[in-house]
Amino acid sequence: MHRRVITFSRNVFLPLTTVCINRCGYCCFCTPVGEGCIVPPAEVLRTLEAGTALGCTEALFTFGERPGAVPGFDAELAKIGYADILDYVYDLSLAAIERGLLPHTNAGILTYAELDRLREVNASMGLMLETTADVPAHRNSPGKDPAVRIEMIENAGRLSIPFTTGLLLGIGETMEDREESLRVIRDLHRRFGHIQEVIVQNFCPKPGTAMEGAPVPGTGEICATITLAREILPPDVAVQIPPNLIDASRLVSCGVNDLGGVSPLTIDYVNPEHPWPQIEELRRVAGDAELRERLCIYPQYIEKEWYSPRLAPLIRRLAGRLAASGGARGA
Ligand SMILES: O=c1nc2n(C[C@H](O)[C@H](O)[C@H](O)CO)c3cc(O)ccc3cc-2c(=O)[nH]1
Ligand SMILES: C[C@H]1O[C@@H](n2cnc3c(N)ncnc32)[C@H](O)[C@@H]1O
Ligand code: MET
Ligand code: SF4
Repeated sequence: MHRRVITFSRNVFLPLTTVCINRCGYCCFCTPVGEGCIVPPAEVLRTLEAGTALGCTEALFTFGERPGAVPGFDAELAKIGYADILDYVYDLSLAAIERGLLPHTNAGILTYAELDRLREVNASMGLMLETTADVPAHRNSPGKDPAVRIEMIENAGRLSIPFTTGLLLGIGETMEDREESLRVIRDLHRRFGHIQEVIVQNFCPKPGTAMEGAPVPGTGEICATITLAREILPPDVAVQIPPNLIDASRLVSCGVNDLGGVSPLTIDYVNPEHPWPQIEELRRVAGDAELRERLCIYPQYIEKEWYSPRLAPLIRRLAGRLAASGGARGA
């Protein structure tokens, strides 16, 4: 019988800026404009180089949405010589590629033109749908309007960008809302074929946020959502859970087949209180399944050549390296 496979990616997390135009009720990531609100180039380069040395393959650029719309941000950005944060992430993506890491950017809402430009230097991109429901946690976050999120995921599809999206569980949505969100993602994938993975992420309360005292989703509910995701989504779409936010060993049997990006170097800046498990721990989580390292662009999109020519040599080299090491087995 074919052994089940559970995948993961080795990444460095680069939170370029914590400034954000939205105010999600669950988020502790975003901060006001001020000293240190932008990670300077030298620090990013150091992290990229250290990540390469540790065998990472992915540079995860995740940061606040439309920081340039927050008063005072552009003046801070000008200090490092940039007029737009997306110019900064573009240049750093090139730096990542030069150093052997494949960029994956999740910068919140981007326009068609912005996606088109970043596509040149990103092997995959992402945006959590979060939920199709209208929830109080998103009252002060225009970028979390489901219609706006769906439109961006459509645009990524039109541009053939291998794409990561997902649900955030426990932010005020019902089980029916989760089902609807999964159907929306499935329909997007039917139209464009670009959804490579769907993250089922559990909300973790953060002190000082509006949802500090909100109940967390239980393991049973999370498992039920994973089962639902596996039923609704076609088999070529991976279901990912973050192994630092939940005891993944109990959820693998519900149908999870990916453990996302884990880092030997950087913390999860969105959930800083939750350290990454080490690879040995992931192996325990995988149980009888084979734990296999992957790139941030999934194999079927490498085969279809859904990437810009700039990325071709690096994708070929890294895919070759993983194949030679037998995924994570020889790592
Ligand atoms: O380390 C994290 N990685 C997150 N990732 C990254 C993800 O685990 C990997 O980068 C992808 O699997 C690509 O390899 C996200 C990526 C997205 O596009 C959208 C949302 C997330 C959410 C997280 C997250 O909260 N923490
Ligand atoms: C990068 C992704 O992190 C998720 N995110 C933001 N805040 C939290 C939290 N408190 N708990 C869990 N996930 C969170 C959102 O889904 C966002 O899209
Ligand atoms: N701010 C973006 C979003 O919520 C990126 C992830 S959260 C740091 O979509
Ligand atoms: S989750 Fe993303 S969009 Fe929401 S406040 Fe945090 S950084 Fe901004």
